[in-house]
Amino acid sequence: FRLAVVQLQVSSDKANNLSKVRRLVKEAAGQGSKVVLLPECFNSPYGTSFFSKYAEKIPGESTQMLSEVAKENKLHLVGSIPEEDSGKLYNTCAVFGPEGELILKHRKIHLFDIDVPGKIRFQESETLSPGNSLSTFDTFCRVGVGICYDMRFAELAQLYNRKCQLLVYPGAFNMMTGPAHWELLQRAALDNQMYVATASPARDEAASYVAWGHSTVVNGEVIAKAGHEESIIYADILQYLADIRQQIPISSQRRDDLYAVTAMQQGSG
Ligand SMILES: NC(=O)CC(=O)C(=O)O
Repeated sequence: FRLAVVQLQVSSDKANNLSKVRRLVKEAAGQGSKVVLLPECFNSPYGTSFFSKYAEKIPGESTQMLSEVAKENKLHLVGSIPEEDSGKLYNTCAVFGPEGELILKHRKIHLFDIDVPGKIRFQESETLSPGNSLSTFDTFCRVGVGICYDMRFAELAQLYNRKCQLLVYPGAFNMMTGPAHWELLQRAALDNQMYVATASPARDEAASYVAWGHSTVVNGEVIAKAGHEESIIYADILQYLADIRQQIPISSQRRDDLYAVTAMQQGSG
């Protein structure tokens, strides 16, 4: 099936962000896409000072739009927004199905708290609360969902690997961590024999947080990659997995007697 990744130029104008999503998802559907991935916080500039202003309940304006667009174009649509629920804020990825139904909410499990002196300090935990669940959904294959910093935790990918063929991460790495780690982390999925798709906002040099861009789809090799400007990339996926999982059968060769990665709880939310 065809996967599309929309590298949206997110601005401070929420209505404009939403109307561009409508247009670009329609364009992706016209190219035969059945699953469309949007960037982290597609309705809002990425930054702790913006989350409370742009946060919405789910359902709310932005996710209502996602539901309509998924239904109009008969596809699965995945994208994250700042979510408000019971007085707390989350970075939440919503997944809608082809009937416009909300399939799951994944709240970012690992909050992006880093402090690299002289380079970047970012503390999502100053405003956001973490999610506590793993999230998967079924379309043409089983898909595991993470958000940006979640990608750095290999244990999560390893757990998803047991039942998923594709991992999707709306993300927004920056001008320091992007060149250093963005592609490397995705290509490390070769070890997990999965497809990995990441969707970044397009780069805005004037933003307080400058996103790296370079939305990517990998299966170990990079099979589709954006530059830093607004664009849509496409990938036709899956046969590779059947081949590689048979040729290099690491899942049946694991030494479960020596080590284990174990989920303490499962489910979406
Ligand atoms: N934005 C993030 O959550 C993570 C990130 O930018 C990084 O890990 O680098």
